Amino acid sequence: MDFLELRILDIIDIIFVAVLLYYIYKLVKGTAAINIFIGIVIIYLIWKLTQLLQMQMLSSVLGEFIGVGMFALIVVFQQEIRKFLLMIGSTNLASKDGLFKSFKFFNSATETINNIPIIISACEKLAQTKTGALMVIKRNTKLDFVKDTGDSMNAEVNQPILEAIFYKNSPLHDGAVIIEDNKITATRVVLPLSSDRNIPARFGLRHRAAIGITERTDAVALIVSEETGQIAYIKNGRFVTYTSTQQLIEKLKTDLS
Ligand SMILES: Nc1ncnc2c1ncn2[C@@H]1O[C@H](COP(=O)(O)OP(=O)(O)OP(=O)(O)O)[C@@H](O)[C@H]1O
Repeated sequence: MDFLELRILDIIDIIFVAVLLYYIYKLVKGTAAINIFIGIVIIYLIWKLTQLLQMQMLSSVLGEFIGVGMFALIVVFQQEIRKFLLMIGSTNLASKDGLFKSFKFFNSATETINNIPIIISACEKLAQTKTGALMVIKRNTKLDFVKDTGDSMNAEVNQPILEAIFYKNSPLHDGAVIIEDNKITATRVVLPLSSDRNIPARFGLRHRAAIGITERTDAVALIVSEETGQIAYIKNGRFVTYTSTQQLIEKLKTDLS
């Protein structure tokens, strides 16, 4: 049977498609785009089925739809495509954070895990005293382009350090801190602001900055509001809602795993 002859190249082909789909899914997971993504996959599968069953009319209608849909896709997924290209473009083959490390399939078990409970309890402590804070936690996309705007640091994440950085009289309290693999790698970082007009006016620059960086990269951000003492979790340019501290910790753990 001809179609059962599987060449090595076919297997590589399948693996690449699987990895690509996994990364597309990861990019759109938790956003409104996930429903569009699932819708497209369903239409594509129906189209393939109609081709297989030689249902000429339906297959040509769906074929046309998918053809035009490619342009619509670029518009609908503009931000996700941008983030995907940024993710690929900011991956340096030669560095120790190289291509294979950034693809989680190849990561070793010894990779440092961010200590989420410590980060959240620092946020809670800061919230109690209404101390404004902004923390950006790296996922896959490199954050060098924003780190350069601040001061570099190399300190293991711990609660007293995070509290001390954002303490009002501290020289480091302004701007954002960057956390990468459980290390604070930069302070006083100036983030790109979001230009989204739908952000309610009660949110100022700190929130706009957190939304801005999470729109442009796959990083996530935590904000402690100086005005309300509320802790906001931002991912993909949107506020992530949570009902308890434990739930916030779980969401972060899932998103950073
Ligand atoms: N582009 C930026 N990148 C990083 N941090 C920024 C940026 N712009 C402002 N900030 C931080 O936000 C602070 C100003 O916050 P502002 O009061 O405008 O924000 P907010 O969203 O209303 O937050 P809050 O609820 O804490 O008041 C600045 O002191 C600075 O530390």
